[in-house]
Amino acid sequence: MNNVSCALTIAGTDPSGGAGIQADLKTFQELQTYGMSVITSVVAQNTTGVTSVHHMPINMIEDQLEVIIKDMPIHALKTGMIANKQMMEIISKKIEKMDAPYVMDPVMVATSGDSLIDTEARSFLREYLLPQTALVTPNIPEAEFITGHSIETLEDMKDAAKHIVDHFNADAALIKGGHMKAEAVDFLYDGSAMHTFSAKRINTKNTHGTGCTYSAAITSYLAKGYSMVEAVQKSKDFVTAAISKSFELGYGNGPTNHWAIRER
Ligand SMILES: Nc1ncnc2c1ncn2[C@@H]1O[C@H](COP(=O)(O)OP(=O)(O)O)[C@@H](O)[C@H]1O
Ligand SMILES: Cc1ncc(COP(=O)(O)O)c(N)n1
Repeated sequence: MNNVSCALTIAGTDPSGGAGIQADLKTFQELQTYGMSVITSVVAQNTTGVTSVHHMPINMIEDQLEVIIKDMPIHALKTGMIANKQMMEIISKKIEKMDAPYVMDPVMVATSGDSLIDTEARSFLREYLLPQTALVTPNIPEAEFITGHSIETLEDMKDAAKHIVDHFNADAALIKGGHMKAEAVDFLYDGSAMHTFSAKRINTKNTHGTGCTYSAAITSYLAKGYSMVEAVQKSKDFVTAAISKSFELGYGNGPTNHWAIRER
């Protein structure tokens, strides 16, 4: 009987290693979970921006999901970049077959400012995928899009978390405060209570992939059987440490995941 926790990421790629599938798998491995991955889009990008994108044919996404569902245990899963409605439809159908907590990182725009999802998909995400989530982890711009409300204050962040759970039927919503000016504070609403996760803001440009790393860490801890609040707290500590020890790589917003080449 294997006692390994298995985590699945369904996302796009980042050849520079800082975000997407690459960041997710590095995070799964660092947190001792067995990582599996389904690629939705191949993205030519680095720390300065996106050059081009190739979307996987829908049947290729379906086949990648099916071969995992048929053969491997899935203890928790996350989605990252899902570029269009057709992808979301097939992914939503397959998630229904997985009896595992689903973390949605509603990736819409890269830190570089490049859009990673089309407008139709943004709306479809709210109707079809959100109600399936154990947790959705929008940053401020993504939360503003999902709720249709502007977010200027910490109270606005809490209202947005509650709105997403109450109106879009996500089990829980974690609004990430990286885009705010003050402390790096995030709010989790789980349907009954509001939880605050705060850290000192680190003065760095190396924030490429912070959201991917954070949601992948939460997925790992859920796969290991931690409660949602425990998983978020441990992941907050993990992503804060990753940012604080990040390497100066790339000419743009450097990658967060410092452990990729840490001496063992
Ligand atoms: N400069 C920073 N210092 C400390 N924590 C940060 C910083 N920037 C982002 N974070 C934290 O990193 C996590 C990811 O948030 P964010 O960067 O907003 O996500 P995204 O990559 O989706 O935009 C959150 O916990 C946020 O508070
Ligand atoms: C394939 C993919 N997924 C997610 C992100 C978001 O990462 P970030 O917001 O840090 O640029 C990205 N740049 N590329």
